Amino acid sequence: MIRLEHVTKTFQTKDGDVHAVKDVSLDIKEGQIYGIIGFSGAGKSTLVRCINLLERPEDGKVIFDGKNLLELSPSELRAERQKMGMIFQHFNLLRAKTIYENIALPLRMMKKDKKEIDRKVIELLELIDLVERKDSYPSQLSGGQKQRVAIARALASDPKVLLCDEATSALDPQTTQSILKLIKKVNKEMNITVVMITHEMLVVKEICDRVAVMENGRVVEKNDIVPIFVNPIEEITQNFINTTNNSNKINELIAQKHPLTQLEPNQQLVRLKYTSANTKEALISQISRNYGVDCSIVFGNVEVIKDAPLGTLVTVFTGEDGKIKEALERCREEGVYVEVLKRGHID
Ligand SMILES: Nc1ncnc2c1ncn2[C@@H]1O[C@H](COP(=O)(O)OP(=O)(O)OP(=O)(O)O)[C@@H](O)[C@H]1O
Repeated sequence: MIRLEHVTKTFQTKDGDVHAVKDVSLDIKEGQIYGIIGFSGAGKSTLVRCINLLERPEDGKVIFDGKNLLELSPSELRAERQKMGMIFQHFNLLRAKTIYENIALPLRMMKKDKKEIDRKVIELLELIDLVERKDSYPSQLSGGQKQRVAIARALASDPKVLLCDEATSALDPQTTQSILKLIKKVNKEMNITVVMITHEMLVVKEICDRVAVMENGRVVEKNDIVPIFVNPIEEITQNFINTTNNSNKINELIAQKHPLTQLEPNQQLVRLKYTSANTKEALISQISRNYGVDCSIVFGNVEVIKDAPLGTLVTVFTGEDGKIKEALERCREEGVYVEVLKRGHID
């Protein structure tokens, strides 16, 4: 649905060139919720603004529905842009207009007749559950309610894509959850492709199907959501994932030589990660039995990603070196991610 090919955007400033986006290629499929995560200044906002050409890349292609937007005439581009709604961190509602009028605005610009505008605005007010507030002004609403109105306004022109630039960053955790639920509903029930810009891995974990990690203008890692949580490659990705759980605490304990991480010569400290797909069998008890290896759990955590559990166990395997190796190989064959954190005999 959206394909970015080698997109590059540089800003000329009085202090020199700022390379905000460098050679980024992404393929966002129809119906996906695609996350783009990075720290402040990584280039996320610039990248998402390149998708609807609010920023014009100086290099690369922006292909939407098969057309390279950079090659379209201004009127053709306007028509394509109508198929992309956008919401922002600070909502960007018109303060002097009522909620009803804010949502009606795109329809008035499209010169729709009064009856159709009324039908559509009421339908959207029902979707966001704010019918009774239609005559209020933005200043009379909470942050979460304002973002709901912004979503309704973005959907008024029946877009195929919703671009969300830090849509939950100004909201408290509970309101964030309700906005994410609404975005998920819009995605599933209205079949709208969503691009989510965020600096919060919790947001990605909650609703995204796929994620690209940005650092210094580049995409340094991209993957579907489960594999990226099971086996993040880049350090920055690992750091983002560590913000959603404390399974990496074990690395600190190892560095501090904490008693929990002191091993006998015949022991290894191992991290196992598994999804519901590879836990049908009682793997750990099977391994203990079949390989004569004892397995004790130091730390356990289960999180739910895309409605499926992802478990992490930090365990001490006790047994002969060769047997532990075979046992871990068996785990890998079952699709369990295995990482040996520390070996007793190296101490
Ligand atoms: N209009 C502009 N003119 C000059 N430099 C810009 C402009 N817009 C963005 N930049 C610079 O480009 C880089 C990337 O900014 P961008 O806003 O895309 O990052 P971001 O990841 O979205 O960060 P944040 O979440 O803080 O907005 C930054 O160094 C920023 O200062």
